[in-house]
Parts: sequence; structure tokens; C-alpha cells
Amino acid sequence: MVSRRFAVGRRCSMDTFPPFSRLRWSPVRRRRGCVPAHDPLRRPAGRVEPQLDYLAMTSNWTVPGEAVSPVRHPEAPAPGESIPAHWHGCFGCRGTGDGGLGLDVRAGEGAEVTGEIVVDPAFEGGPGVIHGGVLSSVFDEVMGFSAKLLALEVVTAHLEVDFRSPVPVRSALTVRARVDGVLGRKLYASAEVYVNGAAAPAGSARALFITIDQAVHFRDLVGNSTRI
Ligand SMILES: CCCCCCCC(=O)SCCNC(=O)CCNC(=O)[C@H](O)C(C)(C)COP(=O)(O)OP(=O)(O)OC[C@H]1O[C@@H](n2cnc3c(N)ncnc32)[C@H](O)[C@@H]1OP(=O)(O)O
Repeated sequence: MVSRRFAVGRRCSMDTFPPFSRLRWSPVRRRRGCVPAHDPLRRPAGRVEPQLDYLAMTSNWTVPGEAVSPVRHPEAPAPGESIPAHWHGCFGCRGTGDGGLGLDVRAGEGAEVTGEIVVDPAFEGGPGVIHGGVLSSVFDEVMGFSAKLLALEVVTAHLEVDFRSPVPVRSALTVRARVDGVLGRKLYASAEVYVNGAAAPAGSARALFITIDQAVHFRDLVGNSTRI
């Protein structure tokens, strides 16, 4: 069985050494000539062109110089007021009892909002800490709410997150987010998360939101919802 898997390279003692999966693609194995028959690391012949669409979405996100400052809508919730859910079916807006994040987002000054959330044990990723994807959702949602202060309907086009330190389950998180700049339909936002009132952030995020006409954007999708 093992010799069939590694038919291309020569066999070595590590073929049977546990834990098998961790060693399978290791540089040591490659140096020793233990190259599997179907090696995903082997590059195809010929030049691989960079994927430009992908590059446009990658990191080092900066607000373009032409972007203008966000203008708060005159009827936006006053600083300190809770911002209502944008859609009752939204995972970010629903309470934990209803399978959601259980976020409370309040308006701040200008285009700034503050989100509060207690990390439910159901959000665990690594032992005792929040799942990174859940924290990304928290960032996405709270930054999205900052667009509501401009009375704009948006969807996320790009989201990037830096995880600086582990976020324990059952900890109380404060997320500060704001719209940094607006350029046509594009809203550039940023956010930081603080654990149990710490002074230093445990993570930060940036996002690009695009304004949409909800009626048009969701017209052909709304039929998929189980929450209408
Ligand atoms: C209160 C609200 C809280 C909401 C929080 C939660 C929000 C979400 O999680 S939404 C769910 C996840 N997001 C989505 O499903 C969106 C899926 N994507 C789409 O539907 C489309 O790509 C959409 C609508 C974003 C843009 O499409 P479209 O309307 O055709 O506009 P398009 O012309 O492609 O892009 C507009 C501009 O944004 C730019 N752009 C779009 N995507 C990106 C990107 N990923 N990176 C960089 N620039 C981008 C385009 O280059 C274009 O720039 P310019 O105006 O300078 O030419």
C-alpha cells in the first residue's frame, strides 16, 4: 500500500512512521527522495501566470487618495443608540439563542460604531479560543453597520483580518469600526477588537464594501431564504 502511494520516489523508513499525514509533504522527505506519485507541490511544466483578479484582492489594503470623508446621514441613530438589525435573518444580527452572533452595535461619533459581544462557547475554534472565521464575521458585521450611519446599503467585497492574540471563549469583546473613506460605490472601513477591556487590540480588520440596490441585488436570491 505504502509503496504504491510513493511509487515515483524511493521508499524510506518515514513512509510508515506516524503521524503519517504530518510528514507526508515535508521538506525532509523531499530531500530524501520520498516523492509521492501525485505531488501537489510539483509545479506544472511551463510558466504560471499570476491571477490578476486574485492579486487585486490581496492584502496591503490602503484607502485611495481620491476617497472622500464619509458623511453621516442626518437621521442616523444618535451616538450611544443601538443600531437596528439590517435583516432579521442575518447570522450577524440574530441572537445566540437563534443561532446568531448576538451582537449589539451602537452608533458612535461620525462614521464610527461600537459592537459588543460575549464569545459564546459555540464559537470555539482552537481549545478555549474563538474560531477565526467567527471573529472575521464579527468584524464584517460591525464594519458593515458603520455603513448604516451613512444610510447606505452595502455588501462586503473584500475582508482582511489580522489575528494578533488569542481571543478566549466567554470573553467580552468590544469592536470599534468606522468608514474611513468613500469613493463612488466603494466604502473603505477598518476595525479593531479589544478583549475584556484591554488597552491593546487582539486583532484588526479592513474591508471594502460596495453600495447596492438591495431590491435588485437579492431579487433572484431571496427565494433561497428559509427566514422570509
Ligand atoms: C448593516 C449591513 C451589515 C452587512 C455586513 C455583512 C455584509 C456581508 O457579509 S455581504 C455577504 C458577502 N458579500 C457578497 O456576497 C458580495 C458578493 N459580490 C458581489 O455581489 C459583487 O461582486 C459586488 C456587488 C460586491 C460588486 O459587483 P458590481 O455591483 O457588479 O460592481 P463592480 O463594478 O464589480 O465593483 C464596483 C467597484 O468595486 C471594485 N471591487 C469590487 N470587488 C472588489 C474587490 N474584491 N477588491 C477590490 N475592488 C473591488 C471594482 O473594481 C469596482 O471599482 P471601480 O468602481 O473603481 O471600477
